[in-house]
Amino acid sequence: MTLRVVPERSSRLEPARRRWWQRIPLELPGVAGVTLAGGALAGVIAPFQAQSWSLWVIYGLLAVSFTFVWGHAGIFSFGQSALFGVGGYAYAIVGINVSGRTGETLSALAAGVLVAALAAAALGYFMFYGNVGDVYVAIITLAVTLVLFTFMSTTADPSYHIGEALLGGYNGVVGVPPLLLPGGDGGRVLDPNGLLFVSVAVAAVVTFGIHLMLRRPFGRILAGLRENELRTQLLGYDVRRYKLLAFVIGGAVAGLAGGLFAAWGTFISPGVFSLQQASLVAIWVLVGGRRSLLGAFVGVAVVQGLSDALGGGGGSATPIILGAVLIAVVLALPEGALPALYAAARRVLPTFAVPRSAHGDAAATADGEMPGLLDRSGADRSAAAEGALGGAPRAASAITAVDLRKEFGGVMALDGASLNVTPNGVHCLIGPNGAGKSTFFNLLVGRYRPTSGQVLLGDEPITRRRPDERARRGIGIKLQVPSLYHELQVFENIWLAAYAAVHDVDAANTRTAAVLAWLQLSGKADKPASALSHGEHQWLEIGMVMASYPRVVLLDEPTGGMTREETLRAVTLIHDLARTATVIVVEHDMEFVRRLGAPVTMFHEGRVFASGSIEALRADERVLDIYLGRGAGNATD
Ligand SMILES: Nc1ncnc2c1ncn2[C@@H]1O[C@H](COP(=O)(O)OP(=O)(O)OP(=O)(O)O)[C@@H](O)[C@H]1O
Repeated sequence: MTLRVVPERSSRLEPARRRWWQRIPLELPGVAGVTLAGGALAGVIAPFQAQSWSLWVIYGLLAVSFTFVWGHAGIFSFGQSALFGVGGYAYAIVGINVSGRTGETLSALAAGVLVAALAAAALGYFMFYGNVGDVYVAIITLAVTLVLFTFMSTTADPSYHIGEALLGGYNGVVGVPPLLLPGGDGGRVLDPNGLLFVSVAVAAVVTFGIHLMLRRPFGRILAGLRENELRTQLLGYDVRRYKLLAFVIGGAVAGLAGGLFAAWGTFISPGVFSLQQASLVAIWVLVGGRRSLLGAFVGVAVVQGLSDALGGGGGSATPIILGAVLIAVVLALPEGALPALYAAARRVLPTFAVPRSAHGDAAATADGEMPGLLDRSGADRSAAAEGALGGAPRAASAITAVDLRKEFGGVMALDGASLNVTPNGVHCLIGPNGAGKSTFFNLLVGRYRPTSGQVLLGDEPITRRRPDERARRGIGIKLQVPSLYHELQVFENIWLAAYAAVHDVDAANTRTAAVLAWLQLSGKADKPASALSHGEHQWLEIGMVMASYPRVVLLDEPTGGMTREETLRAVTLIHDLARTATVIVVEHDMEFVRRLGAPVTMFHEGRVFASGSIEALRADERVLDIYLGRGAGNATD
């Protein structure tokens, strides 16, 4: 049976196995249906109704920005409404100053988008390049919102003006021009129905644009970032840049919503920066479903509809009832209303594609169930290995540690370890618990900065390089505890690794198919990684390292959780890896180390203690004393 790799168009991320109509995510017809219904209704409903629905659509756009930033990129921007407010104020100020001359406010709307994007860029740069933790991102964004609320509330004095626009303090900016389209004498003002039509059209275009973006490699990288930032960085992605980009895009969309909001009400006040507004955005998205773009609008409709029915938020019981609704939704439908609806639809229409993971339907790449590489023998096996290993764009590299020290608050985890591993082949590291082996690996990949000492890849010093920079130079690692994207499919896990190296969708698909075959996981390509066994998790992570065309591979206890049979297979697999990369393996299983037949270095108390063949080390009295616990039995042999 042969591997069939379907040629890809660059807009699709994986080869197809389902029919085309089965591949349409329900989300898309949903957006189209709502857009058409909204557009049609805009022409016939009463103006007061159109006015009210326009607000919901505008809020929906704000919620979409939060869905994108939080649900898809994993950044809990609690103060997303700050960017909404900034966009609204920018629209108001530019609109008041220029619309009289230009007869339009599209430029003011563009200013709202631009200023909000710039504000997001400045704030995002500080947060993401300053390595601020996730919790602090939520706190900082909320703090910025509240600071803006306080500041804008103190601008009542007429001296606070920008051009002709008075900021107005707590009362806000009045006299904001409505949405003015060019044409006619002094611009064309939209009536409420026209504004609803335009709002629906803008929301549809933006939502569809984000939907398309999420189906591109950028979207999958964001999913990786959300699921496992460390792994994403260790694959070579500059996570700071991707987070910043996502935050700026979300900021621009929030700014657009803010501009439309100011135009809708011809007014903007510091209320947009209030805690209540910030919380509402999170509630809308939680109710609708935090990964569903359409859900953002559903969440707004449910919450605002309920709020209006209870008296427009003015009734004293409204916050209590809304709070109860939120708790009920979070407990009963933790994924949100729309994903719950999709799940129900999936039961009724089992063949219809409904988004399962964040990225809809992936498909296996093999032509049916394929026998795995290690089930084969001789020429067959080496041909399949060639598929996975062949064509490596870069040669294996030496890696050198010079006198590495690492101290953790008084504990000297590494105390002057030096090691030079020459290109290609396998090298084993052994040592008792706490000898410093994992710390050594973490220093080689850049997760830790050494207290002193140097790391060289070939001849290049890389001690000051970030983990993603080292990964791009060809260092791949399988961590002691498998670091995977558990919610993403097996295919997506490998694909993200392959794409980091090749930056091309077709090449990444081909590479992924070859590596999946090599790992015997082709038949499970569309399963979430969480569905695999512990042993398969190890294979999968090794496959991710392999897929990225590494020059140096670090495997920290690769056989943990594997059966005896799997452990024997791992020997073959590691030898395959060593054909194109320098492989260093940390292991406690001495039988496995013996089968690898590689030179061994033993660590003890943070230093290199002994080197040689495993047989030579086993015959060394000092090693037996220290590591094998002579007299106390050999726990690891
Ligand atoms: N992040 C950390 N903070 C504080 N101490 C640490 C940290 N990481 C490791 N250590 C300490 O450094 C020493 C070396 O740990 P390390 O995990 O590198 O050893 P190891 O040889 O990999 O052990 P094992 O075989 O059990 O995984 C231990 O004493 C450990 O407690």
